[in-house]
Order: sequence, then C-alpha cells, then structure tokens
Amino acid sequence: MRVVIADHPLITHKLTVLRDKHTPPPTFRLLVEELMMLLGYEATRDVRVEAVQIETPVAPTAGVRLSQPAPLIVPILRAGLGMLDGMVKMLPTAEVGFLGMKRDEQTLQPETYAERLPDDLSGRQCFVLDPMLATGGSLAAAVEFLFARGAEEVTAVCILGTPEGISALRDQVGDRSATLVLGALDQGLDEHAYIVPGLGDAGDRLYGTVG
Ligand SMILES: O=P(O)(O)OC[C@H]1O[C@H](OP(=O)(O)OP(=O)(O)O)[C@H](O)[C@@H]1O
Ligand SMILES: O=c1cc[nH]c(=O)[nH]1
Ligand SMILES: [Mg+2]
Repeated sequence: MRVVIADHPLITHKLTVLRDKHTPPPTFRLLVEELMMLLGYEATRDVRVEAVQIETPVAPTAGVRLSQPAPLIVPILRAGLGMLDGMVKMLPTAEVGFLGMKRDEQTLQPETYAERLPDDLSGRQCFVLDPMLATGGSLAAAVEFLFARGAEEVTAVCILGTPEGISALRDQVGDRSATLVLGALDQGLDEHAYIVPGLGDAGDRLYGTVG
C-alpha cells in the first residue's frame, strides 16, 4: 500500500484551525471541505484519463478527459460526509456510494449500519473518504467491502491518521492496489483510542453529539 502524507503549508495551516477546540462547527465544516479539495489533488494523481482531440479558438490540440467507468466516491458516514462536496467538486462526473459505519467505543470494532453501493465494482477506481484513521478498523472494513465487490484500485483519503491505523490498513490490503492519502500523521492513540493530538470526534464536531 502506497502512503502519501501531504506536506504543504496551506494544509498545515488549515489543519491547525481544524484541530483547535474553539473552532465552531460552521468553520469546521468549511475547513473539512477545503482540506478535502487540497488532498483531492494528491489523491487523484493516478485517476484514469483518455486522450481527446479538441479545438481551441486558435488551433486543434490534444487533451484528456476522465475515463469510463467513472470513479466511485464512497464517504463513510457520518464524518466522511463532510468531505463529499469537496471531492465531488474535484471529480464532478464521479458516482457516489455510501457506507455507514460506527465504531463501538467499548470493543473498538466497526459496525456497518448502512450500505448503498453498486453490486459490481469490477474495474472501478474507488475513493473512500473518512477524516479519521484511528485504530484503522473502520477503514480496513470499508476497503475490504470494496475489494470484495471487485474494486480494482482503492484510494483512501483521511485528514488525520496514526501509525497504528496505517499498519492495520496495510495488513488488510495485503498485495492489492491501494493508496492512503493523509493530511497529517499524528503521534498515536490515547487510552480511548482517540487520535493524539487529533481533533476530537470528527462526526460530533461536524454534526453535533447524538449520543
Ligand atoms: O480507525 P477507527 O478506530 O475505526 O476509528 C475511526 C472511525 O471513527 C469515526 O467514526 P465514528 O465511529 O465516530 O462514527 P461517526 O462518523 O458517526 O461519528 C471516524 O470517522 C472513523 O470512521
Ligand atoms: O480521534 C478520533 C478517533 C476516532 N474517531 C474520531 O472521530 N476521532
Ligand atoms: Mg464519531
């Protein structure tokens, strides 16, 4: 599995405001979308394109357009939903599938409570969105779901990750084709398996605490 950790002052600047516990939900939501667009540039580096001929007002020229089948974007509910608009702006012709997952805070095991994906993902490039890669359990389960449906390549985009999460995802992926793009690699996990220094519970900061 290829791991790309963004190293850009604008990303670090936006991440600093995102992490700040005083940042209110409206600003937090805006920053998650903006960070997704910046990370999307890196995540789509190998998006499949095909050659096209066009004419500018001055001369004919060669260009590219996104290939078919269109890429599939899969936000992991809830928190991944905050990244969806940013990614759709980068890939307007992509299709969108949904996975709803909740980590059991006692066992730390992910529970899948919703799924709306094509049955057959053969030959598809898939982009999975979740701001937080903590133990890696949720993202590993999501990526396995997509490979089990035939996905050829999976790119996961997370705003923050940990060494533990990378290692769990790498074990799950094995020798299949996957890339992980991170906004930052944090120190690790606290005793509740929260990312340190992290930003707290991303879903709660986006949408409020629902218990
Ligand atoms: O790497 P892991 O240890 O599995 O933890 C990360 C998961 O936890 C968070 O979701 P959460 O379960 O809080 O659901 P939510 O998005 O509804 O808040 C986060 O968005 C990831 O999906
Ligand atoms: O730090 C963490 C860990 C899991 N889920 C979150 O939203 N934040
Ligand atoms: Mg949460």
